[in-house]
Amino acid sequence: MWRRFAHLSLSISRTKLQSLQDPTVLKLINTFSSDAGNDGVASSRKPFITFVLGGPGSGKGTQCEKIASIFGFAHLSAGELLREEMSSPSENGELIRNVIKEGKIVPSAITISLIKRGINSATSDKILIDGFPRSEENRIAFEKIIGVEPDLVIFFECPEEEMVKRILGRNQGRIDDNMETIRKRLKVFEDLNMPVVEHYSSKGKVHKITATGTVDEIFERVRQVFASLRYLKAFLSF
Ligand SMILES: Nc1ncnc2c1ncn2[C@@H]1O[C@H](COP(=O)(O)OP(=O)(O)OP(=O)(O)O)[C@@H](O)[C@H]1O
Ligand SMILES: O=c1ccn([C@@H]2O[C@H](COP(=O)(O)O)[C@@H](O)[C@H]2O)c(=O)[nH]1
Ligand SMILES: [Mg+2]
Repeated sequence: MWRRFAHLSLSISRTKLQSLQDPTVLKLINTFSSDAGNDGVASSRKPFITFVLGGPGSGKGTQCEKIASIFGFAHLSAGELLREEMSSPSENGELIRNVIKEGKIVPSAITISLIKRGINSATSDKILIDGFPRSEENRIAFEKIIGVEPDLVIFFECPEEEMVKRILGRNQGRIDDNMETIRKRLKVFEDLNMPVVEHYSSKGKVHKITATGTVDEIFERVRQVFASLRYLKAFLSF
């Protein structure tokens, strides 16, 4: 079960923080001061979980690396975890390879077990989960198994032609970076990923970022979202 943490700091500083009347801060005070109560991951502290969503090639991984290095988050890329599993002598390797090649979605149980392991071994309790959940089924399974909702969702909005151009220029030898699989990934994104964004939008958790322009221009938009969390830094070791 998550242990209440920074309880003392919160009791001292709650009034001061609430006086800021910033909705993000108020939401975070509630997040950090409530005892979510579950056994999904082994940490005694409730991690601060951010889902990073966006179409294939929208720049999730690129921006997550910057967020991780500047704001001290652990970066868990679901796609990367699956690629590592695929390349290891795992019983699921062949299945994962076939699903990724087809641009489809790996069964939730497999992906969530990799994410859970990543959260448990992370050296930060601020976690970025990049490229997950990919479907409502993924989302519901995560919330049930891990027992928490994300504190924040970042959604990178990027035109299709820009995403395709970026993927085709990526040159990392990924088995899904070809036009045939890209078309399938784009369709899965529209049909299955977007309902997840809509779900969290309806809960007021989504920060939409325009993902066009240079990496630095986009990061400046991202930085502003995370900078608003800095209010908590002095009080919650954030
Ligand atoms: N703003 C940008 N302008 C131009 N190229 C970019 C930009 N951001 C990222 N890229 C490049 O585009 C490619 C895709 O970026 P990245 O891997 O970060 O996207 P992604 O959303 O993680 O993609 P995927 O869903 O396929 O994993 C990379 O080669 C990256 O270097
Ligand atoms: O939660 C997930 C994440 C990824 N996949 C599969 O992996 C590829 C590549 O993912 P990237 O985030 O683009 O690296 C994706 O197209 C899916 O096939 C998944 O099934 N579930
Ligand atoms: Mg990526």
